[in-house]
Amino acid sequence: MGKKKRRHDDREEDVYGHTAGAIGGLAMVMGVLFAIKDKTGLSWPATVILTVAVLVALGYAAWWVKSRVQRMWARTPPEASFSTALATQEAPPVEEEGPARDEELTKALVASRVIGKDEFVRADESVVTPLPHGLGTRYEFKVPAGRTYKDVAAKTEAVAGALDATRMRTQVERGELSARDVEMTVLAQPPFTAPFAPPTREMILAHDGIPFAHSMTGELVGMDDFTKGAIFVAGMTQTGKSTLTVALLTCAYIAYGTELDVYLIEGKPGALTRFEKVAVRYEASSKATAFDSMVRELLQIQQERYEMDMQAMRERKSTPRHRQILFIADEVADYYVSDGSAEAKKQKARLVKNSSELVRKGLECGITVVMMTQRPSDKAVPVEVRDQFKKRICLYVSGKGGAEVALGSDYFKTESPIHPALMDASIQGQGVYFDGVSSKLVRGIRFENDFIWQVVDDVAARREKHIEAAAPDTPLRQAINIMRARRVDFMPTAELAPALGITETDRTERGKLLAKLLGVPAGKGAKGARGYRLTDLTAAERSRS
Ligand SMILES: Nc1ncnc2c1ncn2[C@@H]1O[C@H](COP(=O)(O)OP(=O)(O)OP(=O)(O)O)[C@@H](O)[C@H]1O
Repeated sequence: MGKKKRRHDDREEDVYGHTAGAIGGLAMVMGVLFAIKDKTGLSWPATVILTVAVLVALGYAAWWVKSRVQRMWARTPPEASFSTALATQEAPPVEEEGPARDEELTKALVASRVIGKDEFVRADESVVTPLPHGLGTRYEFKVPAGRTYKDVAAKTEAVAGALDATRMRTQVERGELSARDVEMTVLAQPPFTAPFAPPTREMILAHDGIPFAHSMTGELVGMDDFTKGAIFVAGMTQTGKSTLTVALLTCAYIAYGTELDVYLIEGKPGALTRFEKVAVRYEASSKATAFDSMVRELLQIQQERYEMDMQAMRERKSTPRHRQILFIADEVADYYVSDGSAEAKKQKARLVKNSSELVRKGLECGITVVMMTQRPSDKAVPVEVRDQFKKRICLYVSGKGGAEVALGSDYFKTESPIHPALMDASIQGQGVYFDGVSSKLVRGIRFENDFIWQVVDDVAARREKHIEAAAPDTPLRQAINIMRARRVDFMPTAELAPALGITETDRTERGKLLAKLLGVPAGKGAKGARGYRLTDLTAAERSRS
């Protein structure tokens, strides 16, 4: 209340002040006009007009002087100032504009929390290409600085969802240039909806490595070479393990020709029988002893190759080139069963030790092992053996446990894992190929039987030509063939000598004759009988060749 009254009094005082000022100003103007009129002797209207004209002229002169002085101070030519003035009037306000953004990718990566809201994918750093035959889309782009392709790979499922796709239809890989470069494939349909034609011989030879499958975009997928890792193939029954392994073997024969030595074992005559004709050794047996015998033969070769390498090193020669050996064992779980007896336990322990050593060390000297199982359960194939495999292929399995046995217990902690149970079980041959670092969805190549026969016959013919050119079978080779045909690891002298045409009946003389013929001293068998071990004979043959 008090404040309002004070404001009212202030306003009244202002009005009195302004009125007094105006009366004072008017009196001064009238005084000046009287003085001018008096001095000039003009009439009142002429005095007023003259005064206004003089004031306007003075105002203009003051403006002119002021602008001249300003220009001189600015030291700019009048033209420049003029054009600058024009430019200032015409140019739109200059804003700091960043590079254009790829809206689709930015939206998807922000939504899936791969990048922050203030980050984006640059349009000039992304290329989006449709895949042939309407298969889908390939995105090649750079993630913002500070991020890598791994950030995208780790959230593949979320990114797929943001792009309206599924995890199984999406694949994220590292681009070629840097860790910031991403190659992402998003299929329009579920993977392998339509089959891919198997490659021709020329395509296999042109491929950099040994192919065994197609990627989800139809490219060939394979091993760089056999020195890079043994392969463990697992999947439930009838999912396509044998088909994929047969593809690997077929392509390996095409790539290596007669320079490949193959050892095959399967529980009963099956998919691998096709290669019996060209294999160094083929067994159709589910007995642990058959598997053990093959493993020991290969370990022996491994040992000899080590020694050859060491000798070369001592003599300062380059490391010898060894022939590539491929050992394929189907349904290996059968070979690790034990009836619980002390003897069986001992045999299993030895087999586990030997086979894991073969998988682990074989690669260094040209022996690559491929093991298959349709029982990806924790106990079926011992973990000591499984752990030695760097490359894994898991065809359809129904649960996470099976996938962890097939692909490794830490598989789901790796970069962008694919859950094999999400695969469409009705599309046989589909699998997850894990190379120890990243995963890929693949489908095993299914070659027609005619194509496989051709490859086998071609290798056999070339080998025969080679053998014809070489010397005929030596007694040593004949002895090896006899033992392999009889599927024995040891043969007493009493049996081997007559098989090689020695008719001498005196034990000592017969022993001497056989040792001379073979060029290998006899040893003792498990039951104390004198005779020859298959591994000793094969070692002797290799050392002579
Ligand atoms: N890539 C593929 N394309 C088309 N058919 C396939 C493919 N892979 C496998 N198949 C088919 O699936 C069936 C089972 O394949 P395969 O014998 O290879 O399976 P498996 O896992 O080895 O079986 P098992 O464990 O019973 O021995 C076969 O009829 C085979 O022709």
